[in-house]
Amino acid sequence: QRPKNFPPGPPTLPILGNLLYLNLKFLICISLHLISYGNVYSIFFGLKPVVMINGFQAMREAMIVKAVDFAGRPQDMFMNDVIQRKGVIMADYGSVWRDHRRFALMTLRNFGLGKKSMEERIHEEVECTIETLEKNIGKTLCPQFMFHNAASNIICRVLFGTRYEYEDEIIQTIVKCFTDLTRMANGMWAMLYNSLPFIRPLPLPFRKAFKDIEVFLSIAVGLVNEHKKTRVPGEPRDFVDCYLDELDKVNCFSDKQLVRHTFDLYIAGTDTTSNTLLTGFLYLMNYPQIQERCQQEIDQVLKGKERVSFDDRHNMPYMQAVIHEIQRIANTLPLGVLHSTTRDTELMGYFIPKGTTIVQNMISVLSEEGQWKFPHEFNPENFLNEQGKFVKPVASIPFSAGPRMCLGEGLARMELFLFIVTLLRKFNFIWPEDAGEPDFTPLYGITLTPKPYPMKIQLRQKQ
Ligand code: HEM
Repeated sequence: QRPKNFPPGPPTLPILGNLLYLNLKFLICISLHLISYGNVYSIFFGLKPVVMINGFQAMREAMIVKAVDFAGRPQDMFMNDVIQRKGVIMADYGSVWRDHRRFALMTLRNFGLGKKSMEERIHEEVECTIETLEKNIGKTLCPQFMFHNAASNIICRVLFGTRYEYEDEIIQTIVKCFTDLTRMANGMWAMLYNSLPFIRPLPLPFRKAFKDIEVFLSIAVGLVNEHKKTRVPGEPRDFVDCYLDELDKVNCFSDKQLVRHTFDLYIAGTDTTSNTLLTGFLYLMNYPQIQERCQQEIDQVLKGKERVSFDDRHNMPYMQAVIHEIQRIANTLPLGVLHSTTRDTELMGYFIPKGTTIVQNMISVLSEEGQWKFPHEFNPENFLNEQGKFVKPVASIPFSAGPRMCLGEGLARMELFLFIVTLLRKFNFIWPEDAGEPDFTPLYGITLTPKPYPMKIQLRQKQ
């Protein structure tokens, strides 16, 4: 039963609620159709009411105007139990979350990462990707692993000061646990776990996730212990060293929190960035005139310069527009990360009780009619004004908005810019003639990912 003045929605079944929406793929696909109930509507995951927010106006009211009311995270979900209520992503609104978030933001902004800047760390990884591409000149490769490995290594460099070859046993174990875990978190079993609390103690397939996370955590514990042996206090080499320097100064910091914090940053920073890169190159290959215009701008701005720096973006309006458009079309986290209300509140005139789960329907903003010149096509003009200058519409919120917005935005933006510009400067990326028509429909999950595709590599003439 919906409470009085609660957002409307489709009829529900007893106990099972809106059983059909227990399938994440179906939920993502159907969410836009449910807008006929209005920009704020509700569905039931079993007994649990969930409010879906659609369109910029409702999103702004919730995430920015009433930011604190909507800044919680649900605490009774599958992922809370798996991560034992630690870390930052699923932490509820409060001092533990705030202190960890503040620390991560400061550290990622280079205030504490030691001698090597973030930009240098990214460039080192770009070089490794270039090596892979150089080995494949004139050939066709499937870039899935390459980009996943690159994004994973950048976050490993930041967290642990190290990178791993793809064949490395540690990285293979991490990637396998991580893939299994996200598959489980995406799937029917996690949805059932969330919706029907009485099945939680049963020996059902979701139990495997609890084992997978232990494997990842034991690797992270090993790396933290290694750091403890080799670190020089006050001279941090990476994120773990920075945290260890602060361990005794901040009340809620602990070894256990550190391990969960690294886990969160790793999972949040890997799939998101690699899927955005994958989407980017899929579109750049299939819109060769856009790829060529990017290369012209890159050649003009970087003439004679050995390598691109993040500051160069200010002189590259077209490149900036293309990267922002890639993020808009990629819609990488289609339902964001679940929020929860921290007190009784109102949204667009509806009553939302404390503790209600909130879902942000990102595509409803990223392709909202009236907010974009070309809401339904890949077109960098969405981010350019009549003078060709880069402009960012207010509805450009791939990282969400408000106090819970992505804390890795700075790192992700730097990665996307340095990767895409460096690779386009050196190579042409070509859709193979025998690859047939491209399929832009993504695979559905917590993150959206393009279906595996081939990519032909050609070396460009040195400019
Ligand atoms: C293209 C890449 C990325 C996209 C599109 C993206 C998007 C998002 C979105 C939509 C959220 C949910 C915000 C909300 O709940 O309102 C989020 C949260 C988060 N992201 Fe990202 N993200 C990206 C990369 C990264 C990276 C590289 C890191 C790691 C350094 C990261 C760390 C986090 C964390 C820790 C949170 C939770 C913040 C909190 O609860 O306070 N993300 N991200």
